[in-house]
Amino acid sequence: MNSNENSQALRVRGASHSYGANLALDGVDLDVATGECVALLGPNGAGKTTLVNLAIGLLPRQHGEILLAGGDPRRATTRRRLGVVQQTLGFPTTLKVGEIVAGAAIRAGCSKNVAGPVLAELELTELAGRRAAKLSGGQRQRVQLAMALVADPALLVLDEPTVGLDVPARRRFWDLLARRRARGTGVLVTTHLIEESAAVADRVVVLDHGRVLATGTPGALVGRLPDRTVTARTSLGRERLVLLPGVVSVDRDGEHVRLTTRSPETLLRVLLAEDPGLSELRVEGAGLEEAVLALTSGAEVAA
Ligand SMILES: Nc1ncnc2c1ncn2[C@@H]1O[C@H](COP(=O)(O)OP(=O)(O)OP(=O)(O)O)[C@@H](O)[C@H]1O
Repeated sequence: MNSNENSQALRVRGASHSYGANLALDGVDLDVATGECVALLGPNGAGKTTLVNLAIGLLPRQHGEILLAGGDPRRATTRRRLGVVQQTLGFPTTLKVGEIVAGAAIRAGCSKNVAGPVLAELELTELAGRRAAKLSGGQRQRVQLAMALVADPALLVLDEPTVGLDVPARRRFWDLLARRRARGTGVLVTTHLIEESAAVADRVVVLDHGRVLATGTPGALVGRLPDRTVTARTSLGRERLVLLPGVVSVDRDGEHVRLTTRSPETLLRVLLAEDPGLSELRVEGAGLEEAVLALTSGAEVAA
């Protein structure tokens, strides 16, 4: 093992996993570097949970190599380098916030004194004496994050971490996490909130049918999708619009049209020449959501 593998938060090579005859993962590679945030995306049944459960040692390894902070994730000593925030992972609501976080520190083999600084870091100090039952959704999520961070993990695994949170609470969650990432914690997040992951992840890995379909920065994945959307108000009829050069699809609602095209310049020239009264013209690129949809639906996407 070289020092690079040791300093990586997570390294997965050629992981395959079957449930009986069902091959859920088929030769997957996945890396999370120190301080990096990687979003794992893909449709239902793609294999995300299976991959995460292998990475965090909940499932036994069948094929391939899996290193969590350079160690075997099935070993208890390695798992001490791991923090997990999961929807299903609750905490006793009769306890106070400070007790919950101190308890998590003790279970992770640390002194309960580490709880204080973590509570301060996550802006929970004022809530330390409050019972968990009385917390808002955003506060609860920060308590979960505090529990996951007490042992200073090398890898933090987040499963749909911001579901149910409003926009300010989501921002706060990611802002607080950014400080830990700056100190070297790697983050692996599984989410169906694709546009949110585009905003927070350094890299995106798209999984489908147990295989990695694509990996890259959110910008690079979007850049692989050639379609642009042109919206406008026009008197041109659908029959005419579908025949314009470069048009891939037409969506019409009264005078409002939405066209997709691979050559927006050509299309715009013809549109403006044919309808001098054209108004409310906008040209937009696709977002990460469209790029992931195109990838997982087997649409033609640049390599
Ligand atoms: N315990 C299990 N026993 C049998 N098959 C399973 C088990 N867990 C998952 N599978 C199958 O493995 C495949 C991958 O499932 P997995 O839960 O890893 O996907 P996922 O990407 O997490 O999906 P979702 O987004 O719906 O949670 C699916 O075909 C699923 O039916």
